[in-house]
Amino acid sequence: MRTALSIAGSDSCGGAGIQADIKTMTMNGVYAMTAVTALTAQNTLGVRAIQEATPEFLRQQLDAVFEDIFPDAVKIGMVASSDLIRVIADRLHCCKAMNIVVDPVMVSTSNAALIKTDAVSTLTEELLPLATLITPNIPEAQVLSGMEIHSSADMEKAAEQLGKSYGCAVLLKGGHCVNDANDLLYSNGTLRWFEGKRIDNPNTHGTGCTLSSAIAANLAKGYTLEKSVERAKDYISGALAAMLDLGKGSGPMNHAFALNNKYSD
Ligand SMILES: Nc1ncnc2c1ncn2[C@@H]1O[C@H](COP(=O)(O)OP(=O)(O)OP(=O)(O)O)[C@@H](O)[C@H]1O
Ligand SMILES: Cc1ncc(CO)c(N)n1
Repeated sequence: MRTALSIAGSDSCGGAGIQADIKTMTMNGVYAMTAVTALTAQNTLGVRAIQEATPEFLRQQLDAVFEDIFPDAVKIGMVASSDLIRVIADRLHCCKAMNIVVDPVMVSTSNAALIKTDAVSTLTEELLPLATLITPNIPEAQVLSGMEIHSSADMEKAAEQLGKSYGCAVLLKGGHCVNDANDLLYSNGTLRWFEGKRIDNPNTHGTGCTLSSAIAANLAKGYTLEKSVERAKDYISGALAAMLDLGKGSGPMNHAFALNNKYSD
């Protein structure tokens, strides 16, 4: 069985973070492992508290995984501070990790800051250059590129700029656009749009975590980057279209019906 590792924060309400990643990897037929960067006390309305792992404890988790069950892909989500980012970069480099998908998580759907301001430069200098793929949403791409993004043409410029700066592929997600939810992939000098109809569902807690871990799971199974993005987009669209309605705020998605027998493997 293929394996994937999620390095991310725990979400107590189960919609985002480590919990979304385990559900997604499992539903995509991949064995999920975890290294927890932080515990969050959060629900569909907001984040109440964050307790980070110590850098030493994060290192222990990573070494325990890499020395025993080598992951076929790695997904990285919430990492709030510079010291934790440095530990991850060091271990990924030393362990020769492959198929690294970095979701540069900055704020939650409920608008809480999930990274310290001074850690953004550590993320860009130490972690993004190790990535196979980064998956910023539009606000994150604006911070990383220093560009304002208002149109498809702006998305194309920003994706290309980020890909060239960090030497990785970039999936610029269009979930924050007003009209359709079209995502843009920049890879090896070419741009490709992945079109998605906007689904009229206010429950989008964890969409970014779910998309990036679905891509990692498909890379772990040996699909190309383009095929992995295509399959992950089908997964997120299915999970949103299943219209789960839980909680008082922006609720989680329905993983059980995300694929709806679309793929047999
Ligand atoms: N209403 C929607 N209908 C269809 N697809 C959507 C919708 N909202 C988001 N998506 C898709 O979900 C994926 C995640 O995109 P989004 O831009 O929401 O990420 P994010 O902001 O990082 O997520 P999060 O809210 O978890 O931080 C993308 O493929 C995007 O196109
Ligand atoms: C732990 C965690 N990671 C990521 C997100 C982004 O949605 C969140 N809300 N919580």
